[in-house]
Amino acid sequence: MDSIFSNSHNESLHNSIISFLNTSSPLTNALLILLSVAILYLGADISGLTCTEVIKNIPSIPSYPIVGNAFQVIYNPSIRYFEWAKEYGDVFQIRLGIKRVIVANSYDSIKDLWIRNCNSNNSRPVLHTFHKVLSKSAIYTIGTTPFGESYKKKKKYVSTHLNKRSVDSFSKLIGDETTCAVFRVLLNSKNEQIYGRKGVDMDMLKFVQYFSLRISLKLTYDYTIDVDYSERNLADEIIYVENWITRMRSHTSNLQDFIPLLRWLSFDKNSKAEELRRRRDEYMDKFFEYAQSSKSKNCLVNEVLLDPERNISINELKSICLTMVSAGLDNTGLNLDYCLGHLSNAEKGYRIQSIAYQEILNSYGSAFNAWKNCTEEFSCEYIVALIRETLRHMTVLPLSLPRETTKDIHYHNAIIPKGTILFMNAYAGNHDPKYFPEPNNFMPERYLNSNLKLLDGYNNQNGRNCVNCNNNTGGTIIPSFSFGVGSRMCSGNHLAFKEMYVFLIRFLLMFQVNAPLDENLTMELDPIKLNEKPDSIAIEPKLYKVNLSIRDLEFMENIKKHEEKLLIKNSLVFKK
Ligand code: HEM
Repeated sequence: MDSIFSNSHNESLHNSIISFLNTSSPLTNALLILLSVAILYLGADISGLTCTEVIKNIPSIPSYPIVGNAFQVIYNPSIRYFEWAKEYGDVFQIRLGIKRVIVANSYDSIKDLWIRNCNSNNSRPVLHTFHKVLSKSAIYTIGTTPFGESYKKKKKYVSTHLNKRSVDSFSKLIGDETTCAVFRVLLNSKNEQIYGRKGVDMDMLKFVQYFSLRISLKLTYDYTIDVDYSERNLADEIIYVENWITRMRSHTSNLQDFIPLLRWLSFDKNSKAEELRRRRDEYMDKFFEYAQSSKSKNCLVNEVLLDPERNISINELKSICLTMVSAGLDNTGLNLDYCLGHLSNAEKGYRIQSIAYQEILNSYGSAFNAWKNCTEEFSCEYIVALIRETLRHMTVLPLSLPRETTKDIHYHNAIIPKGTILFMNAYAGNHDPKYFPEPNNFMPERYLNSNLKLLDGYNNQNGRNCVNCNNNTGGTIIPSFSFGVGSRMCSGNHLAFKEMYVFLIRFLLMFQVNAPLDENLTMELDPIKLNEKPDSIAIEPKLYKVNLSIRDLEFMENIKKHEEKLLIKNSLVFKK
């Protein structure tokens, strides 16, 4: 009997296929070929050939062929994971197309995987949309650079530039920029009501974004951007482009990152990414040229270029610059905006605001002293706690930034192999009731004792998001996972914290923050419901406003006189 593999059998099969193809229409042929490819791919998928292997001894979320769980986690993935964790346990694996991902969903499991294994989970995955389309020139931020020599060089510079000592030396800049921001708000209120009890409703987001953008550009290029007059369009362009890029960095909603077939169909996303890259290159190149030609020694660009031991390329330096401009722009601004939104809530925020104001006065002796001295030290522990609670409660990056393992990780009785992607569900960790009782309540007091001083373990780091300080029980205290933890924790945490601290003190000294007169513009307190872009990596709020009125006219006049030179220099003078 002929074997089905015998030549004569193959030949007749081959001939029948050819004759069928010759007689059928081209459309039918194309459909048949597509169907065969799909069946073959499905077969390969079912045999486990198209995705990395299931990791033994870690629960796996049931998934669909080829796409895995990709379509289930496009919107609000942190909440979806939170729900799955109730059924499958704190740590589970999902499948996103061709990749397997481990997701950690509780305080303890994050601490275990991110701190105990900090030398094994220190890379970032390379993703198609972000790394190959959006960053064709291979200039991407430090936070998205995979581990390696280039990463280490860039990280060294940025860490030195942003360590606690360096940030202390930025006190004057941060103070001046806060003053400008406060008076910019006053000037832009364009409404006499701000001087009276009725107040003015204002959307604060742009103002806090201008504030952190100006600081970043000054530190990086010694460039002062005129956000008030001649360069407002440029500032708005930077905010728009960076914000869009943040959206495109989503680690779950870019399906083409995990399902390669979709790359052929993602024309829209690819062309938007290319457009953003062009627009970003334009302003980044101009700032870089400005810094080079100014030869100013007061900026990161020239600090690096003039370093005789410099061993990094121009593209690596440009990647550091990009990080400096983009990393804090959204994150710092969104946190400040969210904090003010909370304080404007009559039911939940007024009490916190009045304690905060009183504590500022108690800590510095008077409003004027507080204004002058808040740039030097974090004396007001209530404000430190308020910032920590804002960072925790909102968790602006609910899934932090993804990691990739560079070595096998032994986790309980499982081995997570090198090259696996890890997602930290920072939102879940920050709302873990074991460590944060009543996690959905906004309570700065959770970090304080009855005298409103920081609890042991939190107080020796002066505002740092400490990862290594011990509490009474000898454990490591992590106030929140909002800056990440471990080897690739946020390098800008000192800068961001200081910006927020000085801003909040001066802002609260100047303004009473009230509920908006237009009730429809009251901030939604639940960050997930507040989020307008549930498929982005960051929480982006739906529009809300806060109502502002000057707290004390006499104090405002004194400060105006005290800061006169700075305000004139920045054209922030006004009549009243
Ligand atoms: C409130 C403001 C900010 C928040 C909430 C924030 C949050 C984060 C998070 C969650 C990560 C990932 C950490 C991890 O993987 O464990 C990160 C990384 C990073 N952030 Fe921030 N960030 C903020 C402000 C800034 C600022 C102002 C800068 C610098 C100007 C900055 C620079 C960086 C850098 C360089 C990394 C990458 C670290 C690495 O991969 O080694 N961040 N940030």
